[in-house]
Amino acid sequence: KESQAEKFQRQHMDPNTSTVTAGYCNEMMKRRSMTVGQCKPVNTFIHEPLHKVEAICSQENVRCKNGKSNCYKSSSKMRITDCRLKKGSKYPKCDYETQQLQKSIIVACTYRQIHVPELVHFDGSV
Ligand SMILES: Nc1ncnc2c1ncn2[C@@H]1O[C@H](C(=O)NS(=O)(=O)C[C@H]2[C@@H](O)[C@H](n3ccc(=O)[nH]c3=O)O[C@@H]2CO)[C@@H](O)[C@H]1O
Repeated sequence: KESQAEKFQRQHMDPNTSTVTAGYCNEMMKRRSMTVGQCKPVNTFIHEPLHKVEAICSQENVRCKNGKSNCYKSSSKMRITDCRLKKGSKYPKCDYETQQLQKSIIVACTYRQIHVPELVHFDGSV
């Protein structure tokens, strides 16, 4: 079974892409299995190396949308791509808008081992 950390990487990490084309979200949402059973409405891909994203876990601690206190906000802007389901897009045809941005991101981290943070959830970008 996939761990939350593995799920985070599957759903949100794409360090090797620098510039995205208009079809990026339609391809990646499918390739990363977020269009099975339903079209995931919103998903952000992060185009930064994993260690840079893990470093956010020792940056500004902020409250998560769900009220938990294990969210962290990146001190610098990150290269991201927001994928948003188009209006009128009907499952199984999941048609996404692709928007490449540079924004600060908010992630949730847990420490399964002391000093080794794991990224477990994408809370949003600001
Ligand atoms: N503090 C926590 N600590 C630990 N775990 C926590 C914590 N909080 C939740 N989880 C867990 O995470 C899992 C999860 O999938 N949460 S999710 O809200 O649905 C994710 C959102 C995000 O994927 C996406 N989105 C959204 C906006 C955006 O800009 N970009 C963008 O990509 O949309 C999704 C829905 O909003 C779930 O198992 C929950 O239990």
